[in-house]
Amino acid sequence: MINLRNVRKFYGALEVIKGVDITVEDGEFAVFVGPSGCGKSTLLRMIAGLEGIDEGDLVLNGQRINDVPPDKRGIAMVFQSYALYPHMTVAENIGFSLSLKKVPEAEIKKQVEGVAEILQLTDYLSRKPGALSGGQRQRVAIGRAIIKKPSLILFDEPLSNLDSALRVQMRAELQRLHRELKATVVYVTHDQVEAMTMADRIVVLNKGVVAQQGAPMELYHQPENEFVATFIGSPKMNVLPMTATRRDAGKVHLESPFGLAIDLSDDNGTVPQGEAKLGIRPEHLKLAQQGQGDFSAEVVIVERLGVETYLTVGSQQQPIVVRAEGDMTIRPGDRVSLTAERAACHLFDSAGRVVRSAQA
Ligand SMILES: Nc1ncnc2c1ncn2[C@@H]1O[C@H](COP(=O)(O)OP(=O)(O)OP(=O)(O)O)[C@@H](O)[C@H]1O
Repeated sequence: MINLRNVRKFYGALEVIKGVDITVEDGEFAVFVGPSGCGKSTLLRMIAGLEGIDEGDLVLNGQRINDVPPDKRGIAMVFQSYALYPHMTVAENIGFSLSLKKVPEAEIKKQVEGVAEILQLTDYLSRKPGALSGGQRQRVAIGRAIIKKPSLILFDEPLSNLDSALRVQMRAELQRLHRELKATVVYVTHDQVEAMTMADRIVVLNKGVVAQQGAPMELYHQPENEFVATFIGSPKMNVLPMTATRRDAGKVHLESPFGLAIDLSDDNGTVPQGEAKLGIRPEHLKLAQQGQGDFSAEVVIVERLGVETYLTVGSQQQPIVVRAEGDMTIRPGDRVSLTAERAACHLFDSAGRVVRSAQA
């Protein structure tokens, strides 16, 4: 339903969007995620028509809309700042775009009430934004967008001004709203947890290019590069420098400077010899009996969350994070033995491209 084909954007001589191809299907909840400055807001503003497109095609429902003005695109945008009119009531804010179009008062009232019901704002319609909580203001901003019945709704970091409890609640509400409205959503955030919990499709951006796009679990289990591997998942994947050698067919032998030596399967012989990086998530390093396991290391930091404990082990130059179940009695200074789950190991070449994925 929405296609970006080789889209580019320059600010002066600076290329900030460097030839991006993205497809979002009808009714999908797509999340564009990436670190600050990667170009996600610029991309969203280009879709909305608030920024020009220097090269490439923006196609909505089969029609190229590069030169269609923003108000003729049938797209609504919800901003991080909410951008509500402080002197208007909630009802007036939500109905504003209809009043501009000279829709009869009675019709506006009916539609505003319908939207307010979906957003659980019925009791607040006569209040002004100043007398609402952050979450309620956010819902008014969404109401103002959905009353236009857009085929596509764009969200630019809509939850970043809310506290963490409210963010969790709003994540669930946005998903419910998406199911009810059956609209296509493109949502921009730097928060990979928001991306993982809400998206049908995640587009990971890095420095103006798409690092990878796919379903959340696809990106989690089969990252195509070190950037996606370490961006998706919290705490992030450990990436350890190794030297790869081949001793037997179908296997690769890996050794690290800190004493980890393991063999991994490499059925197709795709892992080059020499410098490599082993990617392993904290949950795939298991505590072993003292003196057993693949390697041992000193515990530096212990973070107890009750249901799980995160241990940082190893040296300052090469810290490794391990997730252990439950409330561990381990203390900083203790030595632990660890085993790496072979099937969950990723290998990257020195340029960060995956050369061996975790085995399904
Ligand atoms: N008007 C502008 N003129 C020049 N450079 C700009 C302009 N707007 C954005 N940029 C640059 O373009 C790049 C992409 O910016 P953009 O706002 O899209 O990033 P972002 O991923 O949304 O970041 P954030 O999460 O911090 O909002 C950045 O390097 C930024 O400095």
